[in-house]
Amino acid sequence: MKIAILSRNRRLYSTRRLVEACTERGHEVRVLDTLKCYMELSSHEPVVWYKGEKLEDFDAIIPRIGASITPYGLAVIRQFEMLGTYSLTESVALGRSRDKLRALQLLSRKNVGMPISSFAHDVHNTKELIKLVGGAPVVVKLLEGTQGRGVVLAETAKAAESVIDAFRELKADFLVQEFIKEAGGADVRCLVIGKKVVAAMQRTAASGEFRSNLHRGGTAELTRLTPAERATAVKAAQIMGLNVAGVDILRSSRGPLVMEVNSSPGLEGIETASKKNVAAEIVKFIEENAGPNKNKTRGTG
Ligand SMILES: Nc1ncnc2c1ncn2[C@@H]1O[C@H](COP(=O)(O)OP(=O)(O)OP(=O)(O)O)[C@@H](O)[C@H]1O
Ligand SMILES: [Mg+2]
Ligand SMILES: [Mg+2]
Repeated sequence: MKIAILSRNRRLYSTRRLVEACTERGHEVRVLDTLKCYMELSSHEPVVWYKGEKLEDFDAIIPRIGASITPYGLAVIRQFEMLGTYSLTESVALGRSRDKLRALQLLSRKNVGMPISSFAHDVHNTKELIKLVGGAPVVVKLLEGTQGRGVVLAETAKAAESVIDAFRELKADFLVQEFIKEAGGADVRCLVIGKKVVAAMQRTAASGEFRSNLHRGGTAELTRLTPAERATAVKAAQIMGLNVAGVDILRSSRGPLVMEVNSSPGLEGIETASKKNVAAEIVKFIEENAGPNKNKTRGTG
């Protein structure tokens, strides 16, 4: 097959591993810088251009879209979908998962366990937002944050009010969430491909920290998933419509709670912790599922 990886940087671990896996499995692979793709729209045929070349004969694309370029990345994927090119991550699925409020709404509709969350625009709702999630301690999260930045644990209602007011002052979008204390500063990353969890790791926060992000000094180790955790991870990925997803779960006293569903999950941490060849599993999934017009949504919706 002829496969394109949409990635801004071919030196990134995940991009390199996907190139290796494609090559090892006998495919022709190219890395395309998402921001260097440009598009032509007319009534008869959509075109994706790249440095003066028409991109028309790829069997599949693997989008690896960073959060900072989500809107443009979505447009590029959609354009490929309009050509009938198979996209491992469909534009609609990527859009759902990148919008954290929309993602939580979709999960809640299908009864997936999640930390109780609240959000509001109006400044007069601060106390109510805290009360809705069960009162302090609460976690306040910037919707735009990554790598644990903009995630604050407020131990008291007073502290929570101050943080919320500060975020409002900065005109930042945020949500308020019930703090899952019994997770003990750990969460579980489940790497889902199709209907299976192919690898999982537990991430534990550094001492004195509640955020388990590896970027915040957290450590990763192998973990054994319960059947309920597996089922929850797969269900969350399917609700988003993602063929490949990194589902983050908190282990709570009322069972697994989904914190978020990542649509371009990094491979380095999970391959290292699990010693699994996740990149090869991704390519195998493409071999089994790609085909002209095989995307479910074809860029609509
Ligand atoms: N409601 C919560 N209860 C307990 N711990 C939480 C809660 N929300 C987040 N955490 C901890 O904080 C960490 C960071 O939170 P989260 O994953 O929501 O933000 P982020 O990592 O900055 O966002 P992203 O993963 O999109 O980059 C989590 O990995 C988890 O360890
Ligand atoms: Mg996270
Ligand atoms: Mg994330």
